[in-house]
Amino acid sequence: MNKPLVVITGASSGIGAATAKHFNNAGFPLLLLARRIEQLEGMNLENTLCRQVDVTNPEALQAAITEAEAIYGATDAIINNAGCMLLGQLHDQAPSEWQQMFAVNVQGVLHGIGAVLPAMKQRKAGTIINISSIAGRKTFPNHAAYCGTKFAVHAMSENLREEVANDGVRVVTIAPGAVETELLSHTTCDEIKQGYSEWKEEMGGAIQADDVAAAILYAYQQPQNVCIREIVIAATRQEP
Ligand SMILES: NC(=O)C1=CN([C@@H]2O[C@H](COP(=O)(O)OP(=O)(O)OC[C@H]3O[C@@H](n4cnc5c(N)ncnc54)[C@H](OP(=O)(O)O)[C@@H]3O)[C@@H](O)[C@H]2O)C=CC1
Ligand SMILES: O=CCS(=O)(=O)O
Repeated sequence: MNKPLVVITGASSGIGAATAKHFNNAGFPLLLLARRIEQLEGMNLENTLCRQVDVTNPEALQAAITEAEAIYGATDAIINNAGCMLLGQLHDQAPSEWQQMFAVNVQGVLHGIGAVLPAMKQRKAGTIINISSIAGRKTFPNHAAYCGTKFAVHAMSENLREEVANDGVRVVTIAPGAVETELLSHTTCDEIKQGYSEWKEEMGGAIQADDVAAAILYAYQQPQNVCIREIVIAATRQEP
């Protein structure tokens, strides 16, 4: 039997790219979304549609999903992974930085949910996987606005899970600690970047994007009547 369509936002690098490869290996047709289309296409995954979509644009997101569904059928899962981390302190962080984080990390997740949820409720099946962070459960230095976005992802996900439980739709929150990806490169303050890199070194290195991707696939591959509500995954030596 053909496997159903899985949509992944922010699939051009890091956790999203690793997740695309894991789901592709497991035989799922994919819709991969990000702004860097050349990175998506460069993975050369079969049974995969790649589209240049900024998750802050709900019309573009919806159009790409409609196009993919015409080829592969209804979306069975969306992995709302696109995100950015601009670490800083609120007394001097530029408003444009926290505006960008809230637009991508919070509103982008809402746009992803909105694009697939009505049909999932109607079909009484589907899985929404939101990539939050350990920074969605506790605070960290220089993370105030980023933590705000990830606490929001945790809250929205748990609220949504309760809203659609009786429709048979699963909502899963993934909360990684530090992962070796490009995420830190978005931060504009060199001192903060240096401190964060040293923190990762002190814990003997962060986990890899593949570790998170394997956890996402594991959660998704449970039977539809089993919902892994949250996975918190971090390096053993990550203390906070
Ligand atoms: N790395 C870590 O330590 C942790 C990461 N996370 C979360 O994991 C998720 C993935 O991050 P990670 O893989 O680490 O970092 P990367 O920077 O490697 O990946 C971020 C992805 O998000 C995409 N993205 C960013 N802005 C937009 C946008 N406006 N529209 C569409 N796509 C966008 C990027 O694609 P492009 O630039 O091509 O648009 C890229 O594919 C994020 O939500 C992050 O907060 C959570 C905990 C720990
Ligand atoms: O989301 C980012 C991971 S951490 O900085 O909170 O560990």
